[in-house]
Amino acid sequence: MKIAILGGGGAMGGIFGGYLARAGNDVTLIDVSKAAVTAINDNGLTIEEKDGSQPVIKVSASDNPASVGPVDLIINFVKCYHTEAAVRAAAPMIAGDTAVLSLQNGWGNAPRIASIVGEDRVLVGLTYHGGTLLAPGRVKHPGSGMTYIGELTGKPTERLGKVIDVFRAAQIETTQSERILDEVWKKLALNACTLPVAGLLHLMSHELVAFEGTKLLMAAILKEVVAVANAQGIALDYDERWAAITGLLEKAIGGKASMLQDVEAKRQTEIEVINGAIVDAGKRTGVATPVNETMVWMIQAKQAHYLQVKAQ
Ligand SMILES: NC(=O)C1=CN([C@@H]2O[C@H](COP(=O)(O)OP(=O)(O)OC[C@H]3O[C@@H](n4cnc5c(N)ncnc54)[C@H](OP(=O)(O)O)[C@@H]3O)[C@@H](O)[C@H]2O)C=CC1
Ligand SMILES: CC(C)(CO)C(=O)C(=O)O
Repeated sequence: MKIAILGGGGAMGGIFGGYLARAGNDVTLIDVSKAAVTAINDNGLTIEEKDGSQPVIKVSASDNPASVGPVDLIINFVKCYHTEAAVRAAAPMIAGDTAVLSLQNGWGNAPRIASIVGEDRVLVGLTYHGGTLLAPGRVKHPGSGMTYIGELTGKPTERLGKVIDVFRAAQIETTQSERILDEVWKKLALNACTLPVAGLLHLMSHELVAFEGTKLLMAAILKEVVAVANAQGIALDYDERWAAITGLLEKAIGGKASMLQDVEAKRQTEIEVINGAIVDAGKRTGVATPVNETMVWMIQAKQAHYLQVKAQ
């Protein structure tokens, strides 16, 4: 399959692009980072795996979508606030039956992409893999997990089946979902609990379950997320999510939450589409979300401070 990965020079784009290229697909990693594009084209992409292996994968990278031409599948792995720019710039790669799949975190990715390419092209997904960008052309892959993909309509289609086959053949464990937006909420619950707490306290993922204070804070965030989801008719169960979240964190040795990576790199975070989305949905449904709102205020203040210092 001919595949382009937007944000392919980053942590997750690199891991997925690398796996798909190694399986024999025609993959191009599209990225605005010239350092990443040059490093990958010159030296290949290195993935530091959890078992200590460090495969170097030969894969093309480019900052020029026009040079790639039409593809079968575009996978969007830029930060959510870069989606519009990245998808607009991807226009030369979209023709015929090209599908655009978001595997990003957060709420609102599908409508953001659909507003540019049209709803018919959009596939929705999410992944429980974790990644850290170490240097241009070098990513760490400390955590593997399930990837879910579905059509917005919920109906299985031939193109969805093909994408899932390609992912599975690339050793990316994938589940086809007929209720993909429920799966998005399940992942959103994990991210709302873990990302701001890691970003504020500078804790590695497994450390989030090592302290009573962080467990109490994450439990309070999760209670609100479940209440907001249930008020919208989304089936989210507190006990199931708590067990899944704490189980994942206990195993995530060496994992660094993407929001902590953003804070350390003094980059804009995705707080608005994570805890901010919970606060917005709470307002729409009349559910109070004071703990999630506090997370938004604190991350926004921290981010405003470092961006201000960086600009001086
Ligand atoms: N890291 C993780 O463990 C996980 C992350 N996710 C989600 O995946 C998405 C990507 O995260 P992650 O891989 O960590 O992010 P990274 O910051 O590591 O990678 C994003 C890449 O996109 C590049 N980029 C920015 N703007 C554009 C553009 N217009 N066109 C093409 N490339 C662009 C960035 O370049 P530059 O740095 O120069 O801006 C960067 O190289 C996020 O939504 C995140 O929440 C999901 C699961 C796990
Ligand atoms: C890897 C994981 C699940 C950790 O919270 C994540 O989604 C992220 O860091 O953005």
